[in-house]
Amino acid sequence: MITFDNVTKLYDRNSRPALNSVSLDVDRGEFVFLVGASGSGKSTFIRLIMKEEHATRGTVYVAGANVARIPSWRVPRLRRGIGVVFQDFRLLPNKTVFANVAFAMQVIGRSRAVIRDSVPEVLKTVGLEGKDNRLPHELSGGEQQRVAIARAIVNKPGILLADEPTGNLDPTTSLGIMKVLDRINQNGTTVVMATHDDDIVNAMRKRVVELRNGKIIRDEQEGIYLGEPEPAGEADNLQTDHRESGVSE
Ligand SMILES: Nc1ncnc2c1ncn2[C@@H]1O[C@H](COP(=O)(O)OP(=O)(O)OP(=O)(O)O)[C@@H](O)[C@H]1O
Repeated sequence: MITFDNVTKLYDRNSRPALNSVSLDVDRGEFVFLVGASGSGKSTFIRLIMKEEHATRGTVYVAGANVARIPSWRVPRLRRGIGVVFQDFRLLPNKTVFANVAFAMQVIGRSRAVIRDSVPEVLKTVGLEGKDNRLPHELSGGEQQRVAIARAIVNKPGILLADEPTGNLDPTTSLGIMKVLDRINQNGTTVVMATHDDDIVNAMRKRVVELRNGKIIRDEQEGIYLGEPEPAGEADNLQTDHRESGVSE
């Protein structure tokens, strides 16, 4: 469903690559956690799938198509096949729950009758029955994220990309969101979720692909994530402190 073939991404010529010779296959129907510290390349990976950024070297394939070869007039079609969810929900603040989800269907020209049928159905899938007429600020964070997920899946994309979708939520609410994403995956949607939340990853036991400094350092089925290594600078400081205290004793 998604293939990265030796993909390198440089944002500018002189800096370290955001992705460095990354090769990876994600099959249709898989659930993959993309984990790694801040700056390891997770968002870049997601942006390349959406064709929001271009690979400097190598090839990205989505649903069999080389995204570099997709002409700009066809990019909307690529993106229609991909739902996306972000950490900050990105809802339209003045529109109701129903209208936020309906909007995603209106922009692709769905009829009012289809929208009237589909929106309640998808709100049920994400556990928001009866909240159709609320405005985003009348919802909890977890509920707002459910609206964002409903909007992302209402057009039945083959792929759902989630970039730190639980980043603003407490642990219990996060697990509720994970159950929703799991259910969507069980219904056949391929899910790629970028996160550095080790508790969430370890609770789900899915495939785990770990990035460090733009390289894949681990790819495990039913994997776990032990979190981020201590930054080298801090470790050095600790050591220095230790030595200093030794000297003064
Ligand atoms: N638009 C950009 N221009 C220049 N450099 C960028 C840009 N976007 C990301 N980078 C750099 O690319 C590297 C990877 O960033 P990326 O956002 O993909 O990491 P990430 O793992 O998603 O991090 P986070 O968890 O903080 O979102 C970082 O060094 C970052 O500074």
